[in-house]
Amino acid sequence: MLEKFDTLDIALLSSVFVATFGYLWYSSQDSKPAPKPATAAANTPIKMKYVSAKDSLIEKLESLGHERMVVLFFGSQTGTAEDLATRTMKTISNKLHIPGVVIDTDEYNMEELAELNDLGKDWLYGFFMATYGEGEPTDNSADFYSWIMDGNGIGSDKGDQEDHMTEEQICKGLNYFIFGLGNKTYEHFNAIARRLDARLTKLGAERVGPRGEGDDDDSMEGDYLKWEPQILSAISEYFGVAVDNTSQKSKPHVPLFKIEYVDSEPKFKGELSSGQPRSWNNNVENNAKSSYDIKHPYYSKFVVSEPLFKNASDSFRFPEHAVNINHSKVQVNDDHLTIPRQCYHIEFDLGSSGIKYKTGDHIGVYGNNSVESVEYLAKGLRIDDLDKVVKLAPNPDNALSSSAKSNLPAPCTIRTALTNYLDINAITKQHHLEIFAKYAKDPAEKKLLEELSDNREKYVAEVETQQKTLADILHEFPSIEESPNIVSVTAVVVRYALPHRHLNNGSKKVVVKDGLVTSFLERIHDHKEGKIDSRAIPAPEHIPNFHFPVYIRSSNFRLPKNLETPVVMVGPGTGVAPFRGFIRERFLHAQEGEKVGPTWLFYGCRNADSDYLYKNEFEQLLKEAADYDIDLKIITAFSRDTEKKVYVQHRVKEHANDIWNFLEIQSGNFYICGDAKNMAHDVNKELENIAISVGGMNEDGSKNWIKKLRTQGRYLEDVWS
Ligand SMILES: Cc1cc2nc3c(=O)[nH]c(=O)nc-3n(C[C@H](O)[C@H](O)[C@H](O)COP(=O)(O)O)c2cc1C
Repeated sequence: MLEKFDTLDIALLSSVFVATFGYLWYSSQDSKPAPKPATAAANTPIKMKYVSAKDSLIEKLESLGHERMVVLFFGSQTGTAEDLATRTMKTISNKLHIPGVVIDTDEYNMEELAELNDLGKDWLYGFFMATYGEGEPTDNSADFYSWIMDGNGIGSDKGDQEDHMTEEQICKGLNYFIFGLGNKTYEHFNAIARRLDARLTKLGAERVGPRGEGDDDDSMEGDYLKWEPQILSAISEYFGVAVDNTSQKSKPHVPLFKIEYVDSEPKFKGELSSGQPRSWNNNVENNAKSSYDIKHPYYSKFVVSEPLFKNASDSFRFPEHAVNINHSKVQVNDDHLTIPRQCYHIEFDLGSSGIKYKTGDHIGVYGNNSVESVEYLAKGLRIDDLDKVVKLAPNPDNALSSSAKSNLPAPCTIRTALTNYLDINAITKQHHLEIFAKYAKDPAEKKLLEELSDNREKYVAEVETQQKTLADILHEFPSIEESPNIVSVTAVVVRYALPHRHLNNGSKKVVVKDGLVTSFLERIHDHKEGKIDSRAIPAPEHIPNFHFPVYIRSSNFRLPKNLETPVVMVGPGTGVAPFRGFIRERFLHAQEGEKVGPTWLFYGCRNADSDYLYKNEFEQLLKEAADYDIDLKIITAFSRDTEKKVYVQHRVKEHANDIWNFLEIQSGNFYICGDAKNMAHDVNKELENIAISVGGMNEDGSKNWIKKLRTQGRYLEDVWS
């Protein structure tokens, strides 16, 4: 198979660099001051020339040599927006025959947007922007967003204040289209794309076609597929070209990149850094303290890991399937599986990195793929030498090759690429199946793959719902002779079982799915405990044992500055993590003799005995609270200890009077951390009920009251779904 890659010049993997990562919270007792947020000055001069160290956007675009093209910018945290921008570029190239380029908003000086129109080119701009946190931009678009909002960054456009950018309409003459990526379970749905759209219009730019809005809670793919034909038709009208609707099926697939085998030592051995590999020693010695970020993580020492659950497990019954699973964490008994539930307390040492953080910030941790999953994929790809050194080169046969930029740190071995740089466990996307179909030699397999790529319902039932990965598809359709070319990002953090249907012969098997980063952290823990050997966590050879790439992402989830302000926190399950930090920080102040206001935590889990996180620590703090005159309360809800399920929102209701008193009378803060879809929504509803029952408000009044708390920064959420 490997030779076939050589002779057919097929790219194994292409454009989407995927360092998978998980967000955890960094909460610590001795929190240090955070760096001042980087916001532009209020009266940012217009048309600043090359103020940043970033490369010139104009030089980059001019170097491509196209009088007419689409330029697609992305703001992406976990790769979806980048993936969609790349996909749109390819579709525009295939169907409108107009070249394009995808630009990371962090890599070029975006302030040159204001000068693009002066160049007199026929260029159209596209924005693919994801929203995070409480309506915040992604890390890679934060600088651009802050600049274009004229320092306002978060929040809506400027009101009536002086605004030179608007007065001069610095984007006049630019035409753009925009697709937002978000999730409806969040309060600020697609806030970044909406605000950027309004701002660009205000700055004189004109939108082409409708704004697309993807909802991850429902179907990002479905929303994109609805938008794509609309935007294609708008772009075709804009450029005055016809849409080429001839089927792509009969056309051969021409990958953007091709693999080149390199006859040298690998340069990258698993380090996560763009450009040059960062050696661990350099990190410390060159004192590049401020330069750690998502693209240049710090190799932090993994110092402590402790299991927090006692005897917790989930059971899965699959009576109709034979169960033959070989997974070290799973027990099989006749017709059901038992999967232990575990949650680890983990500490990373930031050492001499100089990285600053505050309680409530996030820590991003990069994981890597397990040896088993790498070998399973290699088998599907029929690669027998994973240690060959490769790099990706633009494929001259693809019309977009001049703008293709490989994000794969290379040269590296195939093993390193599959282990450290690509998320090989993501669900196969529908449009990838169309590419697979082109390579399937068996007519029946080809037909089935074509059906799956054409028929959304069939795809959802047979691939998406069953969470089939690239490797699963390759194993199931052995006649696929080449590999697909996109793998995208995900960071699942659970372990569960589900039945997996083999499409071809109708047989079924049960598969156990492991969350990527959490299972990686578990492997480290198991290795430290001596349960597994070091081959399970391959690391670059010059990075000392137990040093892993991390970075800090600043958040707005902060304790009030005034220590006496009451804080009410709702954080069931792992949502408790930032509140452990909050409580410890308030406790420290109290121990130093300062007056600290009421500090109440609503915590929930299944059972008091099995999955109550930090139980001993909280009990100890509660005992000591009286000594330091701090009103610390931990109000628990154990959903499975009683016949009737009790959740945190029920406890919130029971304490309605106190909560009203803290929030309304004493101007306290309210925090929610954890599941966005059900818990945060139900707690929000309960708070509305409190405003009605205790505060005497009507329904509209209660909603406005919460809105007011939000705008005052006193109702803060750090939630996810
Ligand atoms: C921690 C977290 C916070 C999020 N906050 C929001 C939000 O406030 N509003 C929203 O519309 N979507 C929110 N989302 C959804 C993302 O925007 C969505 O999943 C998007 O597809 C991510 O794109 P990316 O992979 O390019 O980063 C959030 C997702 C996560 C994981």
